[in-house]
Amino acid sequence: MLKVGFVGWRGMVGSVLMQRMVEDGDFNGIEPVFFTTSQVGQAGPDVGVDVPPLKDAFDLEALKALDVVITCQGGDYTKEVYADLRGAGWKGYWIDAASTLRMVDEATIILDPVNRHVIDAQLAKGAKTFVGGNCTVSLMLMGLGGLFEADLIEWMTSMTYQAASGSGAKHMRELLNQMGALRDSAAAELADPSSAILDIDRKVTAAMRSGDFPTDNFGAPLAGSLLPWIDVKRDNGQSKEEWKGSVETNKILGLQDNPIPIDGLCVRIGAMRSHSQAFTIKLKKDVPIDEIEDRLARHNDWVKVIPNDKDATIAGLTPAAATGTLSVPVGRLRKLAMGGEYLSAFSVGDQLLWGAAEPLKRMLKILREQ
Ligand SMILES: NC(=O)C1=CN([C@@H]2O[C@H](COP(=O)(O)OP(=O)(O)OC[C@H]3O[C@@H](n4cnc5c(N)ncnc54)[C@H](OP(=O)(O)O)[C@@H]3O)[C@@H](O)[C@H]2O)C=CC1
Ligand SMILES: N[C@@H](CC(=O)OP(=O)(O)O)C(=O)O
Repeated sequence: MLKVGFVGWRGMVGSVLMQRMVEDGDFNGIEPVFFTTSQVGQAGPDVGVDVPPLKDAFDLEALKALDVVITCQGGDYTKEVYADLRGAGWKGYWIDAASTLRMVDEATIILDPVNRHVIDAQLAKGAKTFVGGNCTVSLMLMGLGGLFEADLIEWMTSMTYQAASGSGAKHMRELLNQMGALRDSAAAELADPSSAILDIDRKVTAAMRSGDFPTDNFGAPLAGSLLPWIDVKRDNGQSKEEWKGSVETNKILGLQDNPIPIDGLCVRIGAMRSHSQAFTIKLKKDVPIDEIEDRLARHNDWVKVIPNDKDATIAGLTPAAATGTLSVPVGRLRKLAMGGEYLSAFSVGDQLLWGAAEPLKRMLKILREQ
């Protein structure tokens, strides 16, 4: 029976992983051991099987006893523990949600509905380190996998609309507090249907710009606004989030030697936990829309092609519709005015499910099937 250690299980991503594993009975047939950086000795979570008290996540001897480590604890933890654990001779499987190891040679980025062939080839070569991709990248590939599979994409742009959850739990709370503060700033006028909308707007704008508006986490208003920058700046003017779109996609697909150019702007918006993206895709040839829809729909069990009409779009192609589900709706599929080789598309997906927890959960299953 595989002895599997879980680190970061009570965080936001870890909690989603626990929930999904319990739902699918994934704790049956493994020996789970739960770790913590702050609560050593306390009781482990209720996952339907007996678990020992929480162990110290920095205890290399305890980690060395495991066949598999799954960590959702974050990049700092990975930096602190991974190299020492490998250096101490540990040969187990390391499955990680953090970005730290993604681009190192020994790591495989996992998104098995898209790159099972790459994962299998790496396992056959003895690879032991598997890392979930960036949420935006994974969701893009789940939505557009059919076009990549058919090698139809010459280049593409991705313009993102990313949810607060991508920054963490505190940011989600801050977004809601910002929304509440805006509403409260004009509560009296809102209650009076005859009040002037421009008075309401003035009050809301003043509240947003005031010193006591809650911005400790985002550093700026997000509710009623947006933030067209995610993560740090790179030398070429890209944000790190924008850079990941290209390098991670090509690594996931095993195309590092002949990469598909992918670039765009990453923008934080006031959604809670579903990321959306608008794509301009330059196709290698003029493929009819019905063939494109068919390829997209057939690629995996979770992508859902939404007809390009208003009612279907606002019902099914939104964060409100996708959140909490494994569905990845993709729609607004039409040829652009630039010509038959230019395709537009829009996709949405829960960034804590396919964007974070689900690929890790499925990697453990792949290891168990070996
Ligand atoms: N948020 C996201 O969208 C994505 C995140 N990731 C990766 O996953 C990592 C973890 O992200 P996320 O889950 O958002 O991080 P969280 O901040 O929710 O959790 C991280 C750790 O914080 C500790 N913690 C302290 N206080 C609390 C509390 N009140 N409730 C829960 N946990 C607490 C826990 O560790 P302990 O039990 O040891 O105290 C927990 O494992 C990220 O750093 C990133 O590398 C990857 C993809 C997407
Ligand atoms: N940076 C992503 C979330 C995330 O955690 O990404 P990564 O796993 O690449 O660090 C976002 O803000 O939406």
